[in-house]
Amino acid sequence: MDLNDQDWQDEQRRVDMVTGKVAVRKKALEADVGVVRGDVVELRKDFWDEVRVNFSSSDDLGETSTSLRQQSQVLSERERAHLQASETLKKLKLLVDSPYFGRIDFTEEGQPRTEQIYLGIASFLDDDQETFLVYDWRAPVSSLYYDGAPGPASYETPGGEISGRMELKRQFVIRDGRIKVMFDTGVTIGDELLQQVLSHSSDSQMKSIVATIQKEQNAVIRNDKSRMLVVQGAAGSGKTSAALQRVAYLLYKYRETLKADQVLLFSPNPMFNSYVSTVLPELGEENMLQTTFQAYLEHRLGREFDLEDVFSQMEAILKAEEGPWLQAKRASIAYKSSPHFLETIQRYKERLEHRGMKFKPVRFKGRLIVSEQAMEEKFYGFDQGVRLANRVELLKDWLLKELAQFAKQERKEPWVDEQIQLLDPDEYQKAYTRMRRKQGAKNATFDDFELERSLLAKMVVNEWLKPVRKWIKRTRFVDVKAMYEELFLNEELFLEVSEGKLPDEWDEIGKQTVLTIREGKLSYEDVTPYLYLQDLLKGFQVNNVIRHVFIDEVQDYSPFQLEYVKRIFPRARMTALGDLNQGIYAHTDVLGGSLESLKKLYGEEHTEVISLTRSYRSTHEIVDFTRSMMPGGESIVPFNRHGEKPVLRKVNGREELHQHIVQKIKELKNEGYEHTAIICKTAEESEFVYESLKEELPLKKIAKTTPSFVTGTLVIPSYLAKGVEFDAVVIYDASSDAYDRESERKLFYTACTRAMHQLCMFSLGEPSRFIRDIDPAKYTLET
Ligand SMILES: Nc1ncnc2c1ncn2[C@@H]1O[C@H](COP(=O)(O)OP(=O)(O)OP(=O)(O)O)[C@@H](O)[C@H]1O
Repeated sequence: MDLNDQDWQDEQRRVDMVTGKVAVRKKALEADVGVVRGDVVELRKDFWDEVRVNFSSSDDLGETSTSLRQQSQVLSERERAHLQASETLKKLKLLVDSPYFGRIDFTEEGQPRTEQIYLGIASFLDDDQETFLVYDWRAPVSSLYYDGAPGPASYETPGGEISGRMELKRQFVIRDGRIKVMFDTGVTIGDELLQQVLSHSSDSQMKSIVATIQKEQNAVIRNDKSRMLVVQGAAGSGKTSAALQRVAYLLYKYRETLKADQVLLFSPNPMFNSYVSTVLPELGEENMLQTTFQAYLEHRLGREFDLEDVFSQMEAILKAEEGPWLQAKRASIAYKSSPHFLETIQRYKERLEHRGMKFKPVRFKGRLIVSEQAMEEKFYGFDQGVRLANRVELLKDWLLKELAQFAKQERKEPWVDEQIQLLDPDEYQKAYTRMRRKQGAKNATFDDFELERSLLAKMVVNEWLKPVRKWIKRTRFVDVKAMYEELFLNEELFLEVSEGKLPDEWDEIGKQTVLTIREGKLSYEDVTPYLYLQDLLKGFQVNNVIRHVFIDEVQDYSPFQLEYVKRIFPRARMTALGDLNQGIYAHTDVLGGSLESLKKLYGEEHTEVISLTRSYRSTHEIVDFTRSMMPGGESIVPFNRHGEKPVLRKVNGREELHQHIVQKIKELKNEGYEHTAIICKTAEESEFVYESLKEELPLKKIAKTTPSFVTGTLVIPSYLAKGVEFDAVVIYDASSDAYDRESERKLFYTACTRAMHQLCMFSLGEPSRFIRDIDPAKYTLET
């Protein structure tokens, strides 16, 4: 709908009026507060390290909740100071350049007046403190803008539904206080603005989509009824974007009760944390906490085992030749990630309630204090009605008493006298002070030899027994390792607890599992089941502070892992975002063609599923090409932004390949594409490409340990490119040698769908069947 000059002048006048008022208020506030900067970001660097969670005893329980409370208190105190001082200012700074992006005119039923509602990233009241010059995009009335079309319309408020008529819907792009773009629009958010936004170049940071949120995305953002929200969406459909907007929405709606540090996002890799870290600040909000599942696993078991991470597992599988090892590995991963194994472990735990618990003896200086048999006897002597984890607690208390008994006896031993002689003056002084404190000052002297010896002996023995006490307190006497091993060593036991279902390749799986554990390692597929067993025996370590857990790339999680996350955050709601087509890991059968596992997690009645089918990232041509690779891909709807068709070039040798790639990257740069990626299959290939081309191109190598994304030309392994995007993607080698196994289809798809504007594939020899099977009209074959 065309707008005339008068409309432009009127709207610009209003913009001038609003920005003028914002500027005045900003200036006044600046003078008041200065800029307060907290060290909140520092504090949040490692979520798991900051919060000690231990629930193995009532003491620990107290300690844990104190630790949690203290940690969250420290955070919230500093944040409060930080927020109060700078929050308003931050918002005003954002508003002064671009006060709003939308307008709706709405006549409420029964009201004579039509209200003009302007939407921006924060509310701004006129000097009367009553009139909204700008409404926050998250205010109830704002949902009209995202959901409704001119005509009859309604929106939800806490007080009920408000109906009326939308007379007008207008969009703006305002920069530096000037209206750059303005038009009236029909159904939802006009495609014109989206066209503009999407045709921009990418960089190393994700952007907020607040001005162009689509109706179905708005449903994701504002959904707050269900315990579990599952968002299944095509590559580039805005799952991550919507999730971040949703965090901002929740922080606004529940601002009295929900703080940013009660929201936790599980990212696919550490780099992703940095990629999304600017979105919330762009919206004037504090960032939520971010972590990776691997960081959690390391936090829990990293001291005990050398843990394989998902990337090393992927690398090993991608590089392996077809053969017995790979076959067994695949079977092992598939089985250990399955709900059946989860149930098997649960049944194993039920069996352990009656028999089979394994303990490590309590020893001191090579001498036995309590044998494993004595522990077993004691353990199964406790009331069988008491929960297993509580019986472990009871056993712990008993062991501590036994240890105290032992300590008493031990004080008489000659080695203690030897140690007393060796005490240095400091330690001696410490003992003396302690004695004075204990006995009261008046008759406390060290003249009494007997008393002195007994006190010093007590101190020495206590000191020497400290590690044993700690070991008991941490319930290390429960031999989880032996019990997990037993499951794989003892076929009869396995058959019993698995209800007679041995997995494929059972012998090899069992052998490999035990071998790896005995080397002090845990394969990625074993880590969560192992933890699950451990926690079933010792009690789960829960975090009651977090109220919202977001899991991005949920298709990369096994049922085990999801069950885990659910259990450790019992007070949290979950938002899970995923794409079946991008399940690249061997264990990712979670969505496995259906959403059943996810729906079961909290029960169907508590679960809502929203599907996003429109893909925004890539041009129509790229989406049309990539969706042809996936069964059911027709349901992915490309956004109507056009560009060049994907390009395929077949080359005969590596030298030729490298020449073409260098030339292509230079061409792309000349065309204005700054943020490009050469996507390799593995880290090994990535390393090779980087070393081969680094003299000729300014390349940046991305590895799993790279902490943050950067702009420029990146060389990156396929599986690390998850979730991110580039102006142009160069697939280093799309040949049938590189991508042929069915299990690699999703990996190839994921790599190709990272491209926004251009996709170039090189093939050393015959192209992969994933390309050959596509209608040649959908790409250009360069010769
Ligand atoms: N409503 C929107 N307005 C503007 N841009 C959008 C919108 N929705 C998505 N986009 C853009 O599309 C691109 C893809 O979004 P995002 O990364 O959130 O998708 P995704 O579904 O998480 O993708 P993937 O699963 O492939 O990682 C981003 O550049 C994002 O800014």
